[in-house]
Amino acid sequence: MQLTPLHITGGRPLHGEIAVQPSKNAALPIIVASLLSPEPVTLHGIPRLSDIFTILEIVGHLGTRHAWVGPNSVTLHTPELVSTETPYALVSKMRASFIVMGALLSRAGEATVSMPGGCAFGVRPVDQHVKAFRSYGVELSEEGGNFEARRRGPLRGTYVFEMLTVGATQNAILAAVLGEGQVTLENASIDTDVVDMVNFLNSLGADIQGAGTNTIQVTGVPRLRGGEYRVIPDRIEAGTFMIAAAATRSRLTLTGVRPDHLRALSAKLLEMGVAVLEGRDSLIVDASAGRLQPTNITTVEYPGFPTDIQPQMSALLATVPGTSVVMDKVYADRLTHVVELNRMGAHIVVSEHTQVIQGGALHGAPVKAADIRAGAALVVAALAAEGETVIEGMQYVNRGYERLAERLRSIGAQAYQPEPVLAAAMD
Ligand SMILES: CC(=O)N[C@H]1[C@@H](OP(=O)(O)OP(=O)(O)OC[C@H]2O[C@@H](n3ccc(=O)[nH]c3=O)[C@H](O)[C@@H]2O)O[C@H](CO)[C@@H](O)[C@@H]1O
Ligand SMILES: C=C(OP(=O)(O)O)C(=O)O
Repeated sequence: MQLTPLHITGGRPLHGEIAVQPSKNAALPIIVASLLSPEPVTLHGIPRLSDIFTILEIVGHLGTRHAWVGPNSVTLHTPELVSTETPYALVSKMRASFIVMGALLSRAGEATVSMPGGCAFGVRPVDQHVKAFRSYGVELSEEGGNFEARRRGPLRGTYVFEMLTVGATQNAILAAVLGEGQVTLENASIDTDVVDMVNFLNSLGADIQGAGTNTIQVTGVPRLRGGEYRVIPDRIEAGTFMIAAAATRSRLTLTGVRPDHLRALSAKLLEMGVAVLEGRDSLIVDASAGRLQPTNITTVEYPGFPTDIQPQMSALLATVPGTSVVMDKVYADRLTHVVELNRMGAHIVVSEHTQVIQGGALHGAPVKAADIRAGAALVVAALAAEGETVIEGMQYVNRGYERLAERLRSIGAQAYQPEPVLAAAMD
């Protein structure tokens, strides 16, 4: 759905305090993991985002009834699965939905799931998901863009991932939670979103050891019980606000954060001359003192510098005099923000997947987001730029940021997104 553009008049400092939303990327797999229990599960810390509504639609198609029981709390109940098929129309809306395959294999022993599409920043293969499943005995075939998977008996085996992958680690864990088997995953992702999903499953009675290390062992259990769980804060949203504070040379307090999940970004900001003060669940970012230093960034898997805040960081570096170099090793082509930032006066040249950024002043311009974090980068740039920026493509930004214009206004930004004009109102 097309949304109205976001208008930001920038060049003014941010101030005050902002509460960070719960994590989208932790909440999505946890909602999928709730398919494994026949009992009701209440999740707290579910952000009201379009991606969450999409995943609720997907698990709803499979048999989950849900009810919002608080502003960010939802109860999910899947007494039985009514389908083991997730059609293209649903999977194509969101790549993360591919992990329903693991959940369906666990609960029903079979799954038919469409191949997820690519996205604006490049091809995103699922070969590691497929190899992990096959390595411990799942029969899997692909035809016409559909994967059909079946468990013939208890899952057993060890899979060594060829790279660190969050989604394939989650999928491979989910498949083995129920049943009599035992599987080991080597070179598994240690991402916070893997750990949070495992903590949730273990709280319902699963037996998963080693999450947060590169070796994870899943021992099947006959059944999971219901329960209640709180999802971790969104480190990507927090990182976006930290970067926005630096780009506007402001002092901002973030509440409801996990500072330990943000250390790679905090270290870079400190290196650039931004003060970052860690509280227990809060952070103060202070860039009001003056001149920042350029720096070089290479994204890698957690706990390294995250790809999901690379575009926003590039926007910040475009405001810092001097030369910075940015390379995304997780998604080499995550670069859709570059041409749009250059429209705002940035000087970014891309050579062999590497951004060379000559920082300076930005000015407002009409721009268009082509994906979620490119959109976030444009918001950061717009807050720092003199004059008005009008950002189109807000349907992508809204995938990951709740009530953005309103929350930006609460910290001093001049931001508004007009209400859509309904056809009926135009008669
Ligand atoms: C909904 C969600 O949580 N999305 C996040 C998740 O995506 P997602 O889980 O899809 O990303 P992965 O961690 O799987 O991808 C990491 C790298 O591995 C590659 N790969 C992955 C699987 C596979 O079978 N084969 C393969 O080659 C990918 O192309 C990429 O280069 O982690 C990414 C990396 O932190 C983040 O950018 C996404 O925001
Ligand atoms: C890329 C992202 O999400 P997805 O993996 O769902 O595309 C993201 O959250 O930055």
